Amino acid sequence: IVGGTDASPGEWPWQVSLHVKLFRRRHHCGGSIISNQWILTAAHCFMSRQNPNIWRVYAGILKQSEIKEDTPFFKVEEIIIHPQYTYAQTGYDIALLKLDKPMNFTDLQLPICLPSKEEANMLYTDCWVIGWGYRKERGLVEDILQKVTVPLMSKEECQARYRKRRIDDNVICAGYDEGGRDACKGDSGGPLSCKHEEVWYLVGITSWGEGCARPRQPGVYTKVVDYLDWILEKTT
Ligand SMILES: COC(=O)Nc1ccc(-c2nc(CNC(=O)CCc3cc(Cl)ccc3N3C=NNN3)[nH]c2Cl)cc1
Repeated sequence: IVGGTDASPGEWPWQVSLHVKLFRRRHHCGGSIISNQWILTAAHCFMSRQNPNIWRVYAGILKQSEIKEDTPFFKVEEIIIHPQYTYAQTGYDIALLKLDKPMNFTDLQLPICLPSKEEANMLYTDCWVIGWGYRKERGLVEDILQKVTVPLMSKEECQARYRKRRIDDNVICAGYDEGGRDACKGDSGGPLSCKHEEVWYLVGITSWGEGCARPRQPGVYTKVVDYLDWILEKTT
C-alpha cells in the first residue's frame, strides 16, 4: 500500500495473508473471509501454483512477524479459479479457496459482507484498500497491515486513463488523479472494502494497475457484485 497508515488490531478482521509453503515461506497474496469455509481472492495469485497443498491461510493477524513455525493456519482443500480468467488485465481475476475445515469466528477473524445486486450501482464514498504489499514500486512486503482510503471512479474515467487497454465491464477503478495513494505489489487478492450505513461490503478485489500510485493511473479491482452468481454457485 502506497501512502497508507498502520491498521489496528481487529480493524479488518476479514483480511487474510496467503502464504506459499515452498523453498521460502512468504506472503504471496491477500484474501478476504466471506464465510467460515471460503476465502475470496485473485486468480492471478495461483498462476503456476494451483496445488492446494502448498498454500497456507493465515487469519486474525496484523503483522507478518506474528507468523512463526507454530502459528496456526488453515489448509486449503480446493482452489476454484474463474474459468474465463487468462490474466489480470483482461478481467475475471477472481478465485475462491475452500478451507479444509470451517473456521471459528473471533474478534480478529470475521467475514465481510458481499455486496447485494440491488446496490450494484451504489456510489460508495468510504472505501479502503488494505494489505502487506510494498509502500513503493521497488519496495518490500510490510510487517504491519497498511490501510489507505481511495475514491471509486467511473468506468468511463478509468477507460480514459488506460487508453491502450480495454477496461473490462466487470472491474471497478479507484485512485487519485494526483497519485500518491494506491495498492502495490503484494496487496493483490485483498479487499477493496466500502462502508455503507455502518456495514462493510467487499466491493473489489485488488487486481492490477500501471505502476503504484502514479498520477492518472488508478488501481483496477475485480467488481465483486458482478460475480455474485458465480460465487453463490461455487460456495453453496
Ligand atoms: C517476502 O515476501 C514477498 O516479498 N512477497 C511478495 C508477494 C507478492 C509480490 C507481488 N505481487 C504482485 C501482484 N500484484 C500486486 O500485488 C498489485 C498489483 C496492483 C494492483 C493495484 Cl489495484 C494497483 C497497482 C498494482 N501494482 C502495479 N504494479 N505494482 N502493483 N506482484 C508482485 Cl512483485 C511481491 C512480493
